[in-house]
Amino acid sequence: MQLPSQQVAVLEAARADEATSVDALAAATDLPPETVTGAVFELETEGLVAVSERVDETVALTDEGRDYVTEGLPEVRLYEAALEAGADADPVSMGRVIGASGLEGGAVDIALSNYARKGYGVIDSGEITADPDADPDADAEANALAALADADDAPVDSVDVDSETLASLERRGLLDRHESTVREATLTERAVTELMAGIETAETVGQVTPELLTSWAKQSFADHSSGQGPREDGEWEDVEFAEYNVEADAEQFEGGNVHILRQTAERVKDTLVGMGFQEMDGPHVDADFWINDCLFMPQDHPARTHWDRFALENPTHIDDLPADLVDRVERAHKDGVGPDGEGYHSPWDEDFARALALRGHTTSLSTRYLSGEEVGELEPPQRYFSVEKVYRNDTLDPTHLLEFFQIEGWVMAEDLSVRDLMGTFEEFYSQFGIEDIQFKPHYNPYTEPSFELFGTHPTTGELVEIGNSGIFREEMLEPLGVDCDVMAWGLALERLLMLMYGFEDIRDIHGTLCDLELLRNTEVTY
Ligand SMILES: N[C@@H](Cc1ccccc1)C(=O)O
Repeated sequence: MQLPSQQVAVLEAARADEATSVDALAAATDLPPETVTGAVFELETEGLVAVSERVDETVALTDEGRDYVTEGLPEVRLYEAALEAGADADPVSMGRVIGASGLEGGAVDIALSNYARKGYGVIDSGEITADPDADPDADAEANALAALADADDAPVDSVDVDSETLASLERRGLLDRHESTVREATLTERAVTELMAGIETAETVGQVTPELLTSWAKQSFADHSSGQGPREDGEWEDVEFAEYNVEADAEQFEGGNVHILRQTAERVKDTLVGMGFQEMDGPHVDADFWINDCLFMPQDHPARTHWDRFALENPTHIDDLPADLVDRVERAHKDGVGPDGEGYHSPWDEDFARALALRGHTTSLSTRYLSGEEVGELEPPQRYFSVEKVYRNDTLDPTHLLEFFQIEGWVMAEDLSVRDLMGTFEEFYSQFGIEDIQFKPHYNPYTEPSFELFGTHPTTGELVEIGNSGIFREEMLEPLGVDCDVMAWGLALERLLMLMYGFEDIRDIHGTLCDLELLRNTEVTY
């Protein structure tokens, strides 16, 4: 019998009286595990080995767990410091003991939350006592850490730690569990017979290499005998190729992937371009003038105070603003527009308008474009959009980030109504499979009427706010020199994603806590 060299090596390393794992075969044959797996499956097909599979659970310490192996568990360190300070006799001030323990930052909280639980003592009104009978040497978790120190993905039943302690280490984030499929091969009777008869190694090639393709098989025997001199074929002509086993397990590769947020942003852009919109572009840091004043936002509006915006320290102010426009905006703020206009009658300060900040919405791009600053005076009809980052000094929670993407847009035309606005959203969202948009009357200083948009979360069924919109007011448009209707909106890209993909926490797709599995496996549809 003839077999490829890898299969022969595996057969020689395997046994008839005992199952040998792929890893052990790989070590014995000096072949990569993937190659051994392939060979094992080939041999199984040939009836030369029997393959069995089992799922092994393995455990390994996390980085934090490993740190505690050397430094000691925080609660044990606290106990030792408490003993040292005499807390076994009388309560001692917590601050003193913590200082003496050398614990810092998060480790202090960890120590405190485990101290009493494990019976090391009592913490009460800023004082700590140490139970003289407590025994850190008998601390099950500390002993388990020591026992696991060298266990790198060791099978769970091979480690000498009870399951309850393993569970508590896992809860504390000190231990990771993994599951892996272990394949084992045992020689069949047929293999034993064949091995005794002697198996020859067939020279097979597993892969076409550039060398094989470019080499010349100059002196093949056939050429010699026919006396025709060197043949002009490559060596690949003569070799025997190994058969592919398409069922063999292969190593898993995690290739790069365009983030679903980026993919959806591109899709939103394509959709809006398809609806006849052009893209706007502009600075992330902008003057309050473009972000707020041009939107008829009073200078004492709560959203303009320091806690809601990220102000710039250097430089603090924009150099240039169009003087005429500044005058017109100031007048609108003070007196309103038109013969019956009502302004805010409050002070308007140009210096305040020049202050620079990270834009809290991309409506700053809309004011720039509508004013004629970016692409000159615009005649209706016009449609513009952007899909860009905005920045808000919010509190992080499942639906809020400090920065997110806004889908900004506006339509300029002679006559626009709320029906146009609603119809545009229905058309836009239906392209993403969202057919149940709801509208709620709202207030913005720069739109009248205004609407918030809501969609239904596909798994929780809750209403999720997905955007804000309206028809720009006269007080905003007149200073900008626009004398027709403009309807506009700002939609949250991340919220659209929530409705499309059903995740519940925005942090699943963004930032350090993001769910990599979700990002790798989410199917993107076009
Ligand atoms: N700027 C608004 C969105 C919006 C834009 C244009 C008109 C109306 C509303 C926001 O960030 O919420």
